[in-house]
Amino acid sequence: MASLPFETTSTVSTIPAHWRDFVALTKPRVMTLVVFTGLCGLLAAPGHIHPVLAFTAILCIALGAGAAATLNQWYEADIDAKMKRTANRPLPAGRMDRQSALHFGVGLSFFSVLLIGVATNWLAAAVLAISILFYVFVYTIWLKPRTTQNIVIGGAAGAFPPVIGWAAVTGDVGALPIALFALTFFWTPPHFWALALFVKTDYAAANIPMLPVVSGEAATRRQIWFYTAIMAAAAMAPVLLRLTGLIYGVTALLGTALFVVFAFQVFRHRETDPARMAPERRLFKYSIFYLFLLFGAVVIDRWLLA
Ligand code: HEM
Ligand SMILES: CC(C)=CCC/C(C)=C/CC/C(C)=C/COP(=O)(O)OP(=O)(O)O
Repeated sequence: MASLPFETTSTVSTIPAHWRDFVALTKPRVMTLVVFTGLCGLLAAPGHIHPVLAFTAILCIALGAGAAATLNQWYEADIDAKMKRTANRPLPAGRMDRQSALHFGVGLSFFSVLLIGVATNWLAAAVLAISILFYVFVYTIWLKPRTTQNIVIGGAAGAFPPVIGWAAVTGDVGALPIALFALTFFWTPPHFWALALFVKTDYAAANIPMLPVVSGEAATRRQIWFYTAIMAAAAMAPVLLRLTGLIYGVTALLGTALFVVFAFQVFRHRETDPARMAPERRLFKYSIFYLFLLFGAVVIDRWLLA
């Protein structure tokens, strides 16, 4: 369990934070895909939005996701200090004090939600607020330290951006953004657990009950396979519901077939040494390419059909 946030602030509050560390707190690399899914939700939506307002909406999704990532690291500084992968982040490395991170995260949260509300509509603002609150309170504070299903339920936060992008244009939520939410939601477990298999020792050292640590590697490989099957159905749903056409259909079919092959290789793999987990690394890397691919195909498909 993370220590109380105010425990360390008074002793280190004089650390001068560099702007690069504020950028690092927003997890910019993860954000690229979050922003891309939000952008695709916006571009796939029917109706018109002024390009400046569209840009503002996407900027707000980026800032909101960055705010959530910042608050996650503010809460988990002591946990991050125990993991090799995260020990060099601005807070555990001691390059920034927790109060600065807290102010930055809370400020950015309010700013992004208010700006998207003023620039587009209050439904988009409400969904952005829900995603931030979900990631910080439901995932980070409540579920992550308690259950192996933390990323399944908590992963919902990361599935909202296409809904936000769509709502920014239409002021509404339709069947396609719900299908894209489902795709991202069921994509998250194979995405994360593939990585968790080869960084298992990190999570064990930090006492986080991630699935491979608590239930073992075989159970994790089974669950990856199980969620991949549901994700495959979610990926084909837009085609079956006639929300998208041939371009998305063919891309989703081929892209998902490869995902299924890689997930099956992970399911069959019996390796316990993280250094020799090539199929797991491959599935993790491919999962990122896959989501870019399918979301891009949705937009191209809808534009060509329009
Ligand atoms: C609860 C849900 C999720 C968890 C626990 C999770 C966890 C992780 C972790 C631990 C990494 C390794 C890189 C790092 O240290 O930050 C990572 C990488 C990544 N994640 Fe996720 N992720 C989740 C959901 C998502 C979502 C929803 C997206 C985007 C839609 C996403 C996009 C990415 C990308 C693009 C990378 C690669 C970043 C890089 O190149 O360094 N993740 N994820
Ligand atoms: C619009 C909006 C608010 C979007 C949120 C997007 C979102 C929830 C992305 C999740 C991405 C991510 C890297 C989770 C890491 O989990 P972790 O923090 O447990 O990973 P760690 O072990 O690297 O700290």
